[in-house]
Amino acid sequence: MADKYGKVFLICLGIHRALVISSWEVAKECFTTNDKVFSTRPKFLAVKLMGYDHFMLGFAPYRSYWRDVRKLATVELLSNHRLELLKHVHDTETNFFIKELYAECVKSGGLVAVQMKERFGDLAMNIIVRMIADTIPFLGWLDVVNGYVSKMKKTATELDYVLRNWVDAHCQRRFNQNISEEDQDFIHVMLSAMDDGNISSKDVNTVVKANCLNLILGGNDTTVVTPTWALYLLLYNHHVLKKAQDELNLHVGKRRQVDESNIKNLIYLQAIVKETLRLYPAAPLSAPRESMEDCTVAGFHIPAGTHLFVNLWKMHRDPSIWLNPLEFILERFLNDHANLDVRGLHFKCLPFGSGRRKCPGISFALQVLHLTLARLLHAFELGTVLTQ
Ligand code: HEM
Repeated sequence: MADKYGKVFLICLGIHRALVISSWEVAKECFTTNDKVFSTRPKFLAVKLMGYDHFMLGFAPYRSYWRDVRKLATVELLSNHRLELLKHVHDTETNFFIKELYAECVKSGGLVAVQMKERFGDLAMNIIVRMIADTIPFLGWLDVVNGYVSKMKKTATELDYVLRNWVDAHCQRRFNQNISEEDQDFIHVMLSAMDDGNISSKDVNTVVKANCLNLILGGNDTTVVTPTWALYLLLYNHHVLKKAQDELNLHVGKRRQVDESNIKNLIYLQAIVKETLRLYPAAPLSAPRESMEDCTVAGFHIPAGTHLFVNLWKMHRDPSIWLNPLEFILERFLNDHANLDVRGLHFKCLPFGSGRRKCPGISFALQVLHLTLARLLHAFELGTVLTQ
């Protein structure tokens, strides 16, 4: 559609107007001049039913509740300082995800996730499924007749069962003042913030469960999909794979395992991750935003209530910015775009979004992506596996 209608166009999704942009200049305008205007998210029936009625940080309306939880997430949960403190909960065998969340998710929530996938497809995992009620509200009864509403309610009950057990167990240990170092995880931090009155909501259980769920959903698929694409690209580009392994052997050697302190020296590996995020951003349309008041974008009048989609896929493949945009050429991040940072300030490459609602998990995600890929390439001869 971007090829046909251009880098900025409006479409109608049922009763909603949606602005679709695929130009970095326009993205810059949206996330600087108009950032505050586009700081809320549209509401979805799926999030209402399965996401604690928009209590999840990622879907909360732009109000004081969102600001409090966002601050908690960036300062307390996902900051470099906190990640350092939470190192003890990294599973050293998989060093893949926060142990408490991930292990529990695989054990019990994983089942729910599989069910959600089966019922609603991959998009359900990002809980941005658009039901008929979201686009044409007066036909919302069709969602009921088709059985989607009852299926979503069932999934919500199952998810809630898992999350409630975690929170109850933490509350019990806090009540007994029996908190070991191992227990000082995300749930513990959130419960402490609620005790200190740092969140403008009194509903402790809902806040903690909703945001626990959000961190699992926001951080799980994204950090699995990206290394998968990186591997795919490396297996089709053996010379790059070989160079990455040479870099690892040079800076880490063959007798030690890669650790966090090595990553800063692995410049080639960092460029592989950037190029993967450029070609295959985990959220190709970013996450939808909604304008809170009238504004002007690229000279067009945009009324309040317009949804905004940033077509990262198209933007990241713009031939006027990227030479041979469809090719995996990580050297671009060592030469022409060497200073390009993917954290949301360089608008030509925005895999984590930008502005005040950009991804709060960037540091955590990059840490996980670099370490996972580095350990995989260091420990396995992937080329040999393929040719056998
Ligand atoms: C490869 C990894 C990841 C990618 C590519 C990614 C990408 C994104 C994008 C594009 C957005 C929308 C930003 C916007 O609206 O401008 C977002 C939002 C979000 N992400 Fe991530 N993400 C990743 C990992 C994570 C991780 C590890 C976590 C947490 C553990 C996380 C939690 C969130 C949350 C809570 C939001 C919503 C923020 C808000 O609405 O205020 N993400 N992410």
